[in-house]
Amino acid sequence: MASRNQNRPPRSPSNTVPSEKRRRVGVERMDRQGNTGRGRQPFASVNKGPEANRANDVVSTEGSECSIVEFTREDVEALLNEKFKKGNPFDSKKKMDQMGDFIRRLRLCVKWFQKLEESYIGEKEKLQSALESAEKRCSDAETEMKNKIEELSNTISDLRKTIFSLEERISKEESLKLEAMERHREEKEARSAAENMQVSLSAELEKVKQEKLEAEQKAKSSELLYNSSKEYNMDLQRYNSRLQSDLQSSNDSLKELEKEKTAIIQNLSDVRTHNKTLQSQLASVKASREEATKQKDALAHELSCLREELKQIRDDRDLQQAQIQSLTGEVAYYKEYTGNSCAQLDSLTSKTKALEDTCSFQRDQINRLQHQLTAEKEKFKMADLSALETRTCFEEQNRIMGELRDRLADKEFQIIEGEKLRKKLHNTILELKGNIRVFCRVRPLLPEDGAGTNVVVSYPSSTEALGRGIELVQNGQKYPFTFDKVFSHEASQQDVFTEISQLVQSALDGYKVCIFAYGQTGSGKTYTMMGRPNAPDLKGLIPRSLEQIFQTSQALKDQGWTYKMQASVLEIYNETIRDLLLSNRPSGMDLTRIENGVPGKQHTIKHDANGNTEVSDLTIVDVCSVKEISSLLQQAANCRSVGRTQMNEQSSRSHFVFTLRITGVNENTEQQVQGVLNLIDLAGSERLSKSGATGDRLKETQAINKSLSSLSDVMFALAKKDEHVPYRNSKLTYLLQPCLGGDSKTLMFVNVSPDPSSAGESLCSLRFASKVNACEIGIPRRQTSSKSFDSRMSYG
Ligand SMILES: Nc1ncnc2c1ncn2[C@@H]1O[C@H](COP(=O)(O)OP(=O)(O)OP(=O)(O)O)[C@@H](O)[C@H]1O
Repeated sequence: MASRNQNRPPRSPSNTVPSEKRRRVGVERMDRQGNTGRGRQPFASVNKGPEANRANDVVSTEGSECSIVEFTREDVEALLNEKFKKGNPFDSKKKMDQMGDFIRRLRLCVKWFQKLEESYIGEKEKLQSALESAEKRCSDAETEMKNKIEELSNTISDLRKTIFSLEERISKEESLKLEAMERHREEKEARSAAENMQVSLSAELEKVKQEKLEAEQKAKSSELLYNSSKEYNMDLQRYNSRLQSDLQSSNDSLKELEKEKTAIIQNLSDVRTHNKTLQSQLASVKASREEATKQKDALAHELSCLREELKQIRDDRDLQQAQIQSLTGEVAYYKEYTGNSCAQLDSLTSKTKALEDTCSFQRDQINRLQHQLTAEKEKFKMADLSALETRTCFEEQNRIMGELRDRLADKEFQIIEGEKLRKKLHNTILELKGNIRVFCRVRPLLPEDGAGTNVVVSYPSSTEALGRGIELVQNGQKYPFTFDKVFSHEASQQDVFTEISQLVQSALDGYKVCIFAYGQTGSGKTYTMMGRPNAPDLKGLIPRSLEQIFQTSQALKDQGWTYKMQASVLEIYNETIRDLLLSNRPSGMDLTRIENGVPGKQHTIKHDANGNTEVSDLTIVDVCSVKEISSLLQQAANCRSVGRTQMNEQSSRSHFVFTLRITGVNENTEQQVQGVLNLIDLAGSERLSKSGATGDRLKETQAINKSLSSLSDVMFALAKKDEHVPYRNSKLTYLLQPCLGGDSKTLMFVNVSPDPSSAGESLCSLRFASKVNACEIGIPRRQTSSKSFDSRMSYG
């Protein structure tokens, strides 16, 4: 029992503090009190055994009442384990003393314990109140904590966001840093390269200085050469101005010839109509002469019959007169000799009367026939006279016709000569103007343009730029351009066609001709090329050109020319060639005349050494009249890919290429020509941002822009006279290769919108066009021969 309680502190009934803790507190308290308590004595001084206790008895007894002895655990344990010394078992006094001492010490211990317990209780209360206040504080702190936690979580999420953005910024900064480092490295390399270059350049500089000295010497001699060249140039300029005046006079004479030609043609047609009337007159005269001859013959026949009849009647009359005479003699004989038979006499009298009646009737008839005969003779005479007149008239007219025929042949010869001269002069003019020419056309402002009062397009009125200059204002800056011809918004379709009609004529003369329209979406390319074919005044260049070609080919028939025309129409859509005459052919069209139309085939472009171009598996249609061509054009226009963009309600999404191949043969001269007329309406150039294109429309726009930029690359390479011209970069440039860089006559229309919001696009188009104007292409070659020729189809 004692060993079990050895480590246990003394229990108190109200003690709720765990024993270990209590022990610790007690011990600490004991220590503290031991160290600081003034009135207390340590237990050691009390626990020195009975001897020591005895010596201190008085003090202890007194002290037991007023002071508290401090105990340690060991003291208490020692006190509880204390064993009384074995002495004389009968010495009860000693025992009593020992017991008394032990009790005293136990009392002291209990007292100490009670005090300790009190202090514990007090402390416990204090602690409880402290605990309560601590708990309150704790709950306060908890709510505060919660609020703080909320605040902190908000702050944390804010901070997270900030961290995220900071991280992003850091990554950006890092990539920038990397870029900067890369740039720095490159700059470093460039600097070192520049340094190297500087070294080599300084060496070169020295060399150049040396060369400069030499060049200065050369410059002096060049200056001399320059002066002589200047003189030569002056001579050339004089020669050029002479040529210009010659050209002017040639133009004038050409105009004169044209006028004369029209007059001759007019004269010729008058002569022809006169000739026709004369021929018809002659025919009618011939017919009337034949009629008169027939009448004359009939009359002569009738006359001879009448004469016969008259002779017969005269014979009858003579016979009857002889009869009458013999009868009259008989009557007289009978009257004289017999005087009888009255009845016989009466019968004889009536016989005589009847004979006399017949005689008088026959006399009347003879008279009538004689009248008739004289009238017929008269008529015959008249017919003879009119036949004579007609013959003289006929001979006169024959003579006039002979004269007219001679004059006609003369005039026809003059026309042929004039035509030859016209062709020659026309080609000289075209060559002087340059074989690739650029016309600019500005369309009128449309209601949908919604433009303000700003005028961005103007036309200079100076003599040298009149009709050839255009000025565009963008961002307050004026950009002037000059082209071969500028058509303002007032120009009609006819005005534009008049300027190109000579060029179209060249196709009939055996040249390759290419006319194409370039410009931003909605600037009027389709209006210029196609116009409105059903409205006579608004027809575009394509229908007008074809009408002219057919009319002229008809007119040239008189000179012995027969022409064969073959048409094809294709479009380049998304870098793919599509045959526009393949499907939905008009039912009236002769299908046997359609060759090579193979549906679903990939079309490939091939050029031969003569600059002829062939597109495989393309539908080619023989055309004989303007009506046929119109229906083909209608069909092709219906099949063309069009769509709606922000810039144009009916925007052409493809390049439209109409080709007419012309083969002419002259049966008089045995001359043969092959011409080609290409009429092209390009798809509109536009910026993706302005077009508002997405999806398929975006793909189309990208394809259009690619081919148009290939066209500019080709033009720029030609302008710079580069060795390599990138024709193959797009289908369009490859198809037009012979027109752009070959020997054809090419004309480009640059269409411009006057809408101020399109000024940027217009400026790009005008810049491109002036670059094209600066290009020089080959000299046009006429495809003509006098033998049989290759009838392959050609685009170039
Ligand atoms: N000279 C003109 N006179 C009157 N109207 C014109 C003229 N030029 C163009 N227009 C009108 O402007 C509009 C756009 O013209 P058009 O369709 O020819 O443009 P585009 O350049 O062919 O466009 P896209 O490249 O989109 O096909 C049409 O309504 C057309 O009638």
